[in-house]
Amino acid sequence: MVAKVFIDGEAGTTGLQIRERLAGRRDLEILSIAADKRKDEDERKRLLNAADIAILCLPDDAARESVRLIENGTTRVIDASTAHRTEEGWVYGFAEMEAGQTEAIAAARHVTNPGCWPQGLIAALRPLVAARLLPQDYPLTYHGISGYSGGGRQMIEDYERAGTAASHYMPYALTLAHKHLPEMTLYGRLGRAPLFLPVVGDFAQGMSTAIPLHLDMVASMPSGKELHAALADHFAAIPGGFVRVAPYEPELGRTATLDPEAHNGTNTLTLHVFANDGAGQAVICAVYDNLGKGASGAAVQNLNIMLGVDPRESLLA
Ligand SMILES: NC(=O)C1=CN([C@@H]2O[C@H](COP(=O)(O)OP(=O)(O)OC[C@H]3O[C@@H](n4cnc5c(N)ncnc54)[C@H](OP(=O)(O)O)[C@@H]3O)[C@@H](O)[C@H]2O)C=CC1
Ligand SMILES: CC(=O)N[C@@H](CCC(=O)OP(=O)(O)O)C(=O)O
Repeated sequence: MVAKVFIDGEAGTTGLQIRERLAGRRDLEILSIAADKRKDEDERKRLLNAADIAILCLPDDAARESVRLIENGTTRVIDASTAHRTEEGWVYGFAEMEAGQTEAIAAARHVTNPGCWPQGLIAALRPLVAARLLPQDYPLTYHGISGYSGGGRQMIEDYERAGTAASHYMPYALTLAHKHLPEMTLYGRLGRAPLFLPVVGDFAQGMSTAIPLHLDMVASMPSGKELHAALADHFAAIPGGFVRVAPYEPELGRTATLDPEAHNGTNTLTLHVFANDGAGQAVICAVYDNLGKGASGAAVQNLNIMLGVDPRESLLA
């Protein structure tokens, strides 16, 4: 059967990258909206209701509106926005998050794609909390740098406008109330929200994040090797996933593989564990493409899972 897919917001940053990845798929019919009707409610409604699966690549309010416009009771939805991330009835589209999540996505009508920043944190922490290597109420700090495409069309234009002096390193969300905090707390299984310090850099695409840990403040004081083993075991048990755990090489201490652009164009997310056991300190880093695993790649992975085809179809690992 050929599945009909409508990408609402197909002309935006995330939508365009999904289209690119799906080009040439013979198991899909892409329902495309005419350029002059992109924001026409009636036309969007028609296409949303004609689709088997709608992928929403829209600002939050428009994504909520798209869901309201679906009246047929059958169109399945993958929402790339933040609108439904913590909403009841929506399945969180992070297949590698835990055993059984792929099956939950496969069976779902409403799937919410994970946020770009939350994925690095959830991948690193949820398995450690589940293995009781970290307490739920550990006072976490989460830091990272993202390419400017993370801010969508507007930020891309701001950075690429000729003659603009773009900041090399721009901390933001300094209200300490970033929209991703509820999602990180819920799916990270955390008892308190992390203190989140995101930075945007003057490169287009890719991200690198870090979670520093004072292990000497944890009663059981796990070693770096134990943290690494728990993560490696967790992701090894999830078949068909894109999350990798780099070998434990604490003596390296520095590595070019933390380059935020290292995984651009792929759907890979790599976790790295570094530790100084004598000092009781560790840091867990994640590297991935904000437009790959962070957005469009994850949406295609979820689409594949919902259609029951190989999760790797159309994606580079
Ligand atoms: N960029 C990223 O790295 C990531 C983005 N996301 C999320 O994905 C969603 C899309 O983001 P992104 O692609 O970056 O954003 P863009 O701004 O690049 O694209 C959004 C698209 O939606 C269109 N749009 C806006 N309002 C409406 C409407 N009412 N009806 C139809 N189309 C509309 C915009 O048109 P116009 O430009 O003309 O207003 C634009 O083409 C957002 O919710 C974002 O938070 C998620 C993870 C990562
Ligand atoms: C650099 C930059 O501005 N990044 C965006 C991430 C936006 C995004 O992708 O958010 P969702 O994943 O929830 O849609 C931000 O921090 O708001």
